[in-house]
Order: sequence, then C-alpha cells, then structure tokens
Amino acid sequence: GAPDLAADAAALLALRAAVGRLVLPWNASGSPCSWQGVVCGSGRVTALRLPGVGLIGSIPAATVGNLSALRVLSLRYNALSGDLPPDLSADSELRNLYLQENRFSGEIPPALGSLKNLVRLNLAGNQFSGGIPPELNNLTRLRILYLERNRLVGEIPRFDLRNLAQFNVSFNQLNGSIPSRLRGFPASAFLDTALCGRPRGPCPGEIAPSPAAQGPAGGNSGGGAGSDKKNLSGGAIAGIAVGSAAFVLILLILSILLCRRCGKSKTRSLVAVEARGNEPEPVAAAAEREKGSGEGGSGNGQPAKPAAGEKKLVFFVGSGAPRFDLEDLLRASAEVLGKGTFGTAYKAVLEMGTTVAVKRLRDVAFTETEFREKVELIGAMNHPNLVPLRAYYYSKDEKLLVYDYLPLGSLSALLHGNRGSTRTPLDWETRTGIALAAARGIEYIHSTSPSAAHGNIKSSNILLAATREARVSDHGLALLAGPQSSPARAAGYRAPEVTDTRRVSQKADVYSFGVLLLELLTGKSPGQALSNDDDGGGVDLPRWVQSVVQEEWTAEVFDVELLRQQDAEEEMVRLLQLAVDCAAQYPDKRPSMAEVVARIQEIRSSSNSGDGIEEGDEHSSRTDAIAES
Ligand SMILES: Nc1ncnc2c1ncn2[C@@H]1O[C@H](COP(=O)(O)OP(=O)(O)OP(=O)(O)O)[C@@H](O)[C@H]1O
Repeated sequence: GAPDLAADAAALLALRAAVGRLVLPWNASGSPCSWQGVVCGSGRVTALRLPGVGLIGSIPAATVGNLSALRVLSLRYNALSGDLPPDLSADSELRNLYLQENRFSGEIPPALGSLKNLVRLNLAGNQFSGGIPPELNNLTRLRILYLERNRLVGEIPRFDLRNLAQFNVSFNQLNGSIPSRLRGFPASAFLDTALCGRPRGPCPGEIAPSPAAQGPAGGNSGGGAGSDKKNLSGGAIAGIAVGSAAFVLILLILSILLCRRCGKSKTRSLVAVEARGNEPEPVAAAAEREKGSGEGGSGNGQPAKPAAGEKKLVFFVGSGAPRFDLEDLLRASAEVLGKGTFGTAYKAVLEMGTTVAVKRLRDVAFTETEFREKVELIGAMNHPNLVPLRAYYYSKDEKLLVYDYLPLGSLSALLHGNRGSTRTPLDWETRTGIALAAARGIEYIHSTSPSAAHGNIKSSNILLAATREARVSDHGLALLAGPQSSPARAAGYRAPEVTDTRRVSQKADVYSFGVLLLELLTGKSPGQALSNDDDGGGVDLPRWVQSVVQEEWTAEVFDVELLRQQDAEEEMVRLLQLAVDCAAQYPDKRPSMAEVVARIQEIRSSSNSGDGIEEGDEHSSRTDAIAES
C-alpha cells in the first residue's frame, strides 16, 4: 500500500533487528514517533538520529531505504559496517546524511547522486574505497561534503557544486589536480593526499598556482614527466622578481602621494564643512551671533550644570577624556562620516590630537530646558559597551553631541563592506564577541528603567573600538527625535507591532537585536534581503531565515565566510535559535535582554569544550526546534 507510518514502523523494526537488537529499547506496540531517536512530521518518520548508541553490523535493504519521508538520517559514531544499503538513494527527501565514524566499506554508491535535496553529506572516518563518484555533482544543494579518512583513490571529479561551503578529502589516496571550484578551500581540506594545485603545490607542468590553472581536460597531471610546457630558467625568474618588486615599489610611492592629496582635500575644518553644507548655519557664525546678542539664558539653578543660554560645550563629569572648547572644535579638521536619521555625523581631529565624532542634530523640537534634561540623562549613562557621550552644545540654531570617535567603524561596514575582494573574513569568535558586547550595552540601557529602550538598534549603530570591542551608539537619541526623524527609522529592524516609531520599547529592541544577530549569522543586511537577493526576494530577514530553516536547510542560511570555519556549526545553530526567538512575532514571546546576554555567554563558553557526539546530537535537535517554532 501507500507508504504510511505503519510502513515506517516496520522499516525501523527491521533496522533494529539487523543492527540494534540490544541497544534500541523501542516498544514495538507503541507509536514509532515516541521511540528514541525518531522524529515524526505530518504522520511520517522524518528524522532518525541514533548517534553513538552502539549500532553494530550491516544495514540491509528495506530498512532506512523504506523511510520515504526521511529528511535527516544520523547514524554517526557507531560500528556499522559493510556496504551502504542499496536502496538508500530512494530516500529522496533526505537533507542531511551523517554516517561518519563507522566502519562502512565498499564503494560510495553513485546512486547517492540522486538524493537531489541533500545539503550535508558526511561519510568521514569510514573505510570507503574506490573513487569518488562523479554523480555527486548532481547534488546541487550540497553545502557540506566530508569524505576525509577513508580509502578513496583516484582523482576528485570535476565538481561544480556552487553551494559547497565545507569540504574535506584529507587522508585518502587521492591524486591528480584539484578541480578549480575546490581550490578556494584551505590546505587542511586536502591533507595527506597526492593532490596538486592550489592550495597545495603546483601540479607538474603548472608554472604557478593560479585559480585558472588546471590539469589537462579530464586528465591526470600527476605524472607530468612528458610535460612539454617550457619551464622558466632561474635567471628569468629572478629577473621577473626584481622587475615586479620595483614596479610594486613605484606604485606604492605613487599611491601614497596621491592619498596625501586626496586626504587633504577631504578633511576641512569643521567650520568649512558647516559653511559649505546646505544646512541652516555654520556653527561658528551661530556661536558668534549668540555671543554678540548678549541674550542671557535663565539658569536652571543647578551649579554642576551650565546655565541655559551659556554658549559653550558642556562636558559630562567623570569622563576622563581631554577637554576642549568650542573654538577648538570649530578649528578641527572635519570629515563627514554620514547622514543619519537625526542629522549629520562628522569626524573631527582637534589640533591637540584628540579625535571625536560630532553629531549635528537637526529637527529638535524641544525647548532648551527639555533638551538639556534629556541630554543629561544620556550623558549619565555609563557602560563599557556604550559609545560615551562626552559633551554637548546647545544654541537656538545648533545642537551638537560630541562622542568618542571609534576608529574601526561600524559593524555594518565590517559585515557588508568590501565583500568578495581582499577583505579579512569575520570569524566566529569576533562575531559572537560583537553580539555579546552589543547585547550587554542594550541590557544596560534596559536596566536603567523599565521603560528605557534604545529604539534604533541596527548594525550601523554598533561601533568598534580600537580593541575590536563593540559599543552601542546613538543611545537615547530616540528621546530627542523630532517628528520628521522617525519615519525613516531602519525598516528591516522594526518589530511588527511598532507603528509609531517614536514610541520605543524594550521588546522592540529585542526584536531589532534578533535581526542584528541574523545579520551576523547570514552576512546579509536586512535591506539587501528585502530587495535584490535571489534567496530573500520580498521577505524580511527573520521570515526568510524561518522559511529556509523549516526546510531543514539550516546550513544554507549561514554566511559562507562562517561555514569555511569548521567546528563552530553547533554554536551557530544555537545562536540562530536565539535570533529566531528574539525576532518572534509577538513581543511577549521574546526573551529579555538579560536572558539574551546569558544565552550568548553560554554559547560562547561551550565553543571550546565538549566532544563531537553530544554536541552534534544537540545540534540536530536544535535544528528541529527552530523548524518547529
Ligand atoms: N562615534 C563614532 N565613531 C566612529 N564612527 C561613527 C561614530 N558615530 C557614528 N559613526 C558613523 O558615522 C556614520 C553616520 O552615523 P549616524 O549615526 O549619523 O547615522 P546612522 O547610524 O547611519 O543612522 P542613525 O542616525 O539612524 O543612527 C555611520 O556610518 C556611523 O557608523
């Protein structure tokens, strides 16, 4: 009859009879969905996970091969032997196949190439022999292929797997040229093999390892004795080397000279920048006029604070940073950093050498007293993960906020800038460190009062100090926002319940932080995912991630840069779970920032401990949890 749960149960019992008679305490009269390691969905068995339980022997046909709704099969770390079951390829729903660390032998069945939905295939640490079947090239979704520590021989087929992000064939008897598509993987993917070409040594006949350099079509370049390509003589090589070194030197000198010039033209004094801009009035002029007019302000009575109307920079007590006056600031060479929601930000280098970031607020609708009160609140906030507000300036026409300048720029620039070229990938440690620091900063803001919130969490508001430690910027600015400033506020980060962007809430911050985590994990910016991305066309980042995860293609959401780094996947899935929790549709379902901080800490501390078995198992069930949530 048609495949159903009863058929699945029969297949599972046949598997137990063959390899798990003593170790699987399945109650044959109960529903298979309640059995250890079995997960059901829509009335069928969709996952079977029995890692490290002591399965022994060979898997016969009509067992796992009959589980036609199976998406995940994990039998790793057992003592399974013999050939893979001949009908395994019938499990066409399979996404993840983990059979590593067993004693499987024989050839890798070419029929595995018909598992069209396969995303992860791990056959490492077995005794597979023969060649790697070229049919695996049909697995267009494949992101992970681990074949290390087997007895595979021959060449690697000319794989053109565009989604492949993790790959390893180390410790096999492979030879020949590494196909060009795989040459971007690190040398650790090809250890102890006779393979040649980047990232290993050049193949015989190849002059220098280059991405385009390939062995002869389909051919073996392992025995290059008869190669008729000309080898360059030692003298010629030396000549080329000296020549190109000189050329590089000239280029370097030229670019330094050019840079000096362009640097000069870019940085002008803050006064000049202000005067040229199409904004209300130069700071200097405003300050001058104010001085001359002699309109005294009404003092607010507190001696620590300046009297209202006193036109000078007001520093916050306790900030150990050097002080300067408005004149210094106006004389500073300034550079526009960018236009934000609340106004324009400048980088200003003072003559005394101090560098600060100055935010020139537009559209402030408050009276002077209100403004000073609110800014004092912001200035009183003090936490290592907040960008400190050092000083402010208020006059009728100018409102300036002076912050520490953070030299490494924003997380947004770090994540999305310079992609594809010479950028240094952002590794897992760095990303989780940034996530934790940002979470602590937001948690601190929330701790100052039950209604306190940031209101504009996004990656361009997470800045990096010289130590690479992240700090949250723009805190409190939501308090100062005028009516025209609000609507533009970061659409991709806005919680669904937020209709009036001037009203901030802690739960909405948690949502935005969830989107920020997704950004860190996927490498996609929320704006980008909204528009021209193939995968994310027309959906927001949380919804896109949800839909991908539901399909058990969790690996497909992660930033390729992260997947290159092996061993962190378990933590990545846990952080993904946290991100999805934060971006829950209903505010009540979202965790508090304190909980978020605790969970990130836990994820980071588990990075360096534990062995593969337990963590991997946890990982699989987490994937499910995300899919079900
Ligand atoms: N203290 C600072 N140190 C270094 N760079 C900064 C600092 N403050 C802001 N920037 C950078 O200046 C640019 C403009 O910042 P600004 O805060 O004005 O706008 P935004 O972050 O893009 O938007 P929003 O106003 O909504 O926060 C951003 O690229 C930001 O990363």
